[in-house]
Amino acid sequence: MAAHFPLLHTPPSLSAKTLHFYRSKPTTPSFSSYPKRHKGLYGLSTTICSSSNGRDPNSVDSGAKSVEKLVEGKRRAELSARIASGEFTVEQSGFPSGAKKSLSKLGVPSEILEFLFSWVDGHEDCPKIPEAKGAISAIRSEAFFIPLYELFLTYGGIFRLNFGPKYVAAMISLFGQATDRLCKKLDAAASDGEDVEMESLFSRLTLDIIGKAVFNYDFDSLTNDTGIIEAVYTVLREAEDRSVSPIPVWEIPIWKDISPRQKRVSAALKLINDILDDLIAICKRMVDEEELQFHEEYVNEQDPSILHFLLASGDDEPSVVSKLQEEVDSVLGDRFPTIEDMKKLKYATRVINESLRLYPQPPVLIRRSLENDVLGGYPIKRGEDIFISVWNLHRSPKIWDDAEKFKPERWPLDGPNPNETNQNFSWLKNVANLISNGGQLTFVLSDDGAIVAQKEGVPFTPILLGYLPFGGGPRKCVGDMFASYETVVALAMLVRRFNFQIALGAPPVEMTTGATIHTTEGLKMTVTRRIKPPIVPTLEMLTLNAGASVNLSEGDALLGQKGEVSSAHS
Ligand code: HEM
Repeated sequence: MAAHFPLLHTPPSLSAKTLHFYRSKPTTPSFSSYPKRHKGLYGLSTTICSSSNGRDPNSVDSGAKSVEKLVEGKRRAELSARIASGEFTVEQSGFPSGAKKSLSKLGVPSEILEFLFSWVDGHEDCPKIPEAKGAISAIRSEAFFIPLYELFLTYGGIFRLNFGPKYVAAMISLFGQATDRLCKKLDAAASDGEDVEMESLFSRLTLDIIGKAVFNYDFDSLTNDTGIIEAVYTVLREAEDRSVSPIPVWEIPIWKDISPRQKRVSAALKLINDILDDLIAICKRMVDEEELQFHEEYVNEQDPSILHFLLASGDDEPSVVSKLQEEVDSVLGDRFPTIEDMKKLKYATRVINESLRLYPQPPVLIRRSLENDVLGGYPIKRGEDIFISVWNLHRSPKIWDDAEKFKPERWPLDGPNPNETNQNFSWLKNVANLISNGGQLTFVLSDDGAIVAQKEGVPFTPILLGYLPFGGGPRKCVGDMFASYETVVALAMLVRRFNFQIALGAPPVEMTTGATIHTTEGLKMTVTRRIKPPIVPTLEMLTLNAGASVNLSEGDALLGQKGEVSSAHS
């Protein structure tokens, strides 16, 4: 018998999800009982069937099975009861709707109520999507669609599923744990008075995080040097060199075996491929064993590493760092960051935004022309590579005030998180106007690397794309949220416990590329624990406080606080 199933499509966004119901093609699974008709909210009708997998429930091993079924039945009944009790229901009622309900109970006719409340709650006339809310663990213990069915019976055909950020919350805790390991390493360095090479430590941190997040594999590269990071650098550097080399010498067979450089590249490639093969095998095993839940939400490329230059940039560093520490102290205190903290760590987010403006990774995006084309009036041949310099764009004085300065304050704390679409808002508006006015619109690269629009060959200024930290369009970074949260967590946890300074006698911090930006000779820093200075009463203080009552126990408590997470005193 043909049955129609409601299919659930959850868009891969990281926020609360709205579920869309579709009708799938009719399928013909085997069912032992007849379908019941159920009428959903807004009249969306779906056909629901109760399945027993088509097996005979009285088969030989049915003893154990029926116990399992009983337990399962009990569990489902409990879940249904919890849903019915409203545990997962989001409270929608504010004062107006509460008052309306109370008056209605007192017998006030609905027409009068509608009239009275129309000025307060005009928007309440529109039907509101029912919302189901709760902890993901409540619906995660079995196939996703089963608890969704229970929710459907309670809430109807359309409802918003508000079961928290799932995956994201777990990632925040993972970022915290990994950064904590780095903190312990820095702690030891601070105790021993040893300088640390921060670029390599940041690379190891991101490797540990991406390994755990994507493959559930612990590289533990903060403790063990497997050589993987050096190998990745070697290969990236080689890829970049090959992209600009006029003669492909690496393709000469004998050259590969005699050139020390090519031998190093081959060895690095082998190491990377071996490790990737191992990881893929682990992943396959996990998927086979059905241990990997929600694996479709996993993202699986590129190692984010943007913190390289963060602490070495700009003259304003001390004030930026102390502002940052102040925020982190007040938001986090001594605990691990959570998903809720991400919204509150506003200044830390701006520091990351600004780091990505000054040091975009990769600094140059590359596109290959698929057809003969024209760019900025110049003919471009099919197969030609086009470099789009995000670096230039992000530092263009035409777009940015004090373009070269590290100024997280350039973005208001309560403004939107800057991205490729909301910087220079006028951009989209102008393009829309141009298109609606007719005429051909083309985009060209200006001298300073910005993308400028032209209409009928005449520049239309200023239409500028300002900020592309994660690229844009169909090839935009899929890991932007992951990377943003990862860096905010790491930054917050590091600056709340430590102060960093370029080490005495360290080589100058200069840049080189290997697809992304790296230092030429590392980022050697001295790390010190943040210590709350003891409060020693001075003569001045004593004079000021004269007459005020002194509470000794309060003073003791202050001195007894954990030093490393106290407010900034650097
Ligand atoms: C701060 C860290 C990161 C930065 C600055 C960054 C930046 C970018 C940029 C600019 C692009 C576009 C490249 C282009 O247009 O040619 C890109 C693409 C991409 N990124 Fe990221 N990324 C970061 C972290 C991540 C992470 C953590 C992941 C995965 C977990 C990731 C996965 C990807 C993927 C898969 C693409 C290719 C998308 C496609 O071509 O369809 N990125 N990234």
